Amino acid sequence: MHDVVAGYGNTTVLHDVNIAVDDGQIACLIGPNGSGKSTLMKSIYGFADVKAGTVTLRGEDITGRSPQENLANGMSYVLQEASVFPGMSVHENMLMGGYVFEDDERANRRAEELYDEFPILGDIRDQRAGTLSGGQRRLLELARALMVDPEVMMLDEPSIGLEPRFIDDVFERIKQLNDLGTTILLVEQNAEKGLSVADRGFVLASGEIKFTGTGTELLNDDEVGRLYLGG
Ligand SMILES: Nc1ncnc2c1ncn2[C@@H]1O[C@H](COP(=O)(O)OP(=O)(O)OP(=O)(O)O)[C@@H](O)[C@H]1O
Repeated sequence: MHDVVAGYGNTTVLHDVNIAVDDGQIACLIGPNGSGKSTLMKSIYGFADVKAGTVTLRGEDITGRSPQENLANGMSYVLQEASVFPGMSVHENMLMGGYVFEDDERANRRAEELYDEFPILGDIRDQRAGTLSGGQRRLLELARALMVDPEVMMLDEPSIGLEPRFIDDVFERIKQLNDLGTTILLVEQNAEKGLSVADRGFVLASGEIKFTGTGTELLNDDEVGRLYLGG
């Protein structure tokens, strides 16, 4: 993002934001509640209004592109809010992740590949998504976002509301995906956990980037520790 000013209608949330994530990296964005972390992701993906500045992907200007265009372009996004379709089965939810495919068979094939990766989802493919536990739901959201085999993934608070044993599992998955070449931008309330897996970290406060560094640099920075990591 280059000098991005963004928000919703007349409301401005982000002020001159500059961040860069290299190909193949995991980047983690931390900051207080309401600082604009979700808005930053939404303005990359076309869910918030970019009023000035540009968003580029591999050098190409993607400012203002719609979520559908971004998805078809190999970028997927797991929202902070619960986003499974509760009345649909696990499998139907998976197929929704591939709705940009022109060919239905391709979506079915891709879902089968992902059940090999996530056997727990294969086992419950016919279950209504509304009946899943929090951990199962998060896994479904993650797997559904993989339907398009994305090059870039944005994950907004993947560990929110999960029991500790599921949190470790989700972070393991994130590292595995990154090892397979997916570039990841993460927003994480659990700042220590997020920064500890991140090649690059950003601290956002009041809509401005206050600190940038490697994950380790931010974890070891006294001021970041005092202000944002609970001392
Ligand atoms: N759709 C919207 N319309 C208007 N204002 C919004 C909208 N969504 C968010 N905001 C405002 O934008 C600001 C930043 O919210 P945002 O959700 O981006 O913060 P955040 O850092 O992700 O917070 P949290 O850590 O609590 O999830 C808040 O003041 C919020 O009220």
